[in-house]
Amino acid sequence: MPDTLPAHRPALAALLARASVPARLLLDPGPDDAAIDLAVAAALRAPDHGGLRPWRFVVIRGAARAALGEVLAQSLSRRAPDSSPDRLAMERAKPLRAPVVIVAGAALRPEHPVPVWEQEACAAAGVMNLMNALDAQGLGAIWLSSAALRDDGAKAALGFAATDVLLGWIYAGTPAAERPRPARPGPEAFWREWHARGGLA
Ligand SMILES: Cc1cc2nc3c(=O)[nH]c(=O)nc-3n(C[C@H](O)[C@H](O)[C@H](O)COP(=O)(O)O)c2cc1C
Repeated sequence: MPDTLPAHRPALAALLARASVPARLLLDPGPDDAAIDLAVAAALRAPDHGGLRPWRFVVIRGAARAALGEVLAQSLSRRAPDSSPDRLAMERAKPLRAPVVIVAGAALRPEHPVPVWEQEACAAAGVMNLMNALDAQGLGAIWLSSAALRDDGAKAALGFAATDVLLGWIYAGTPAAERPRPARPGPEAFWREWHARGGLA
């Protein structure tokens, strides 16, 4: 489908071609400050009911990735004290798979009239905008999750507030040449038009 798009619609072509890049295929260089600024600026374009601005991103790169690995291993030890040394080492090594890990969080206001699910939807829409903006800059990313996202100790270690939730680990870097771009189903099965039966009374 992207091949048939008119050349004057590059933003749409980029949206239609986006695909995640597996962490092992995310290489140096990772996004620099300017690329991250643009991606976060795109995140802030997500629809925001109530203007609550829930987006919170924490960028982890270089040696700090090893420290994140330690946070993940400690989280696993808390949740599963019987974890083997090999399993803990695997957890510790996870952030080293890509040059940059962006922790995507959401600052929630449970007391606010806007339902919490809408606040989370706004934050998640921001994450998708961030990923599309990385993609549009020739970078690659993948949204990963793990039980550590729901661990208060890990959340605090990363500097998030108790009322924040963590939505995902966004691994980012330069895509390897062999990055996959799997085909998608056609859109027809995913939308329909509704008509009132017999007209409106
Ligand atoms: C909230 C969220 C969490 C995800 N967590 C994981 C994960 O932990 N592991 C994984 O392999 N894929 C995970 N995915 C899926 C990948 O991000 C990605 O969508 C998938 O590999 C398919 O690639 P695609 O984005 O090109 O369709 C998650 C996606 C979302 C939206």
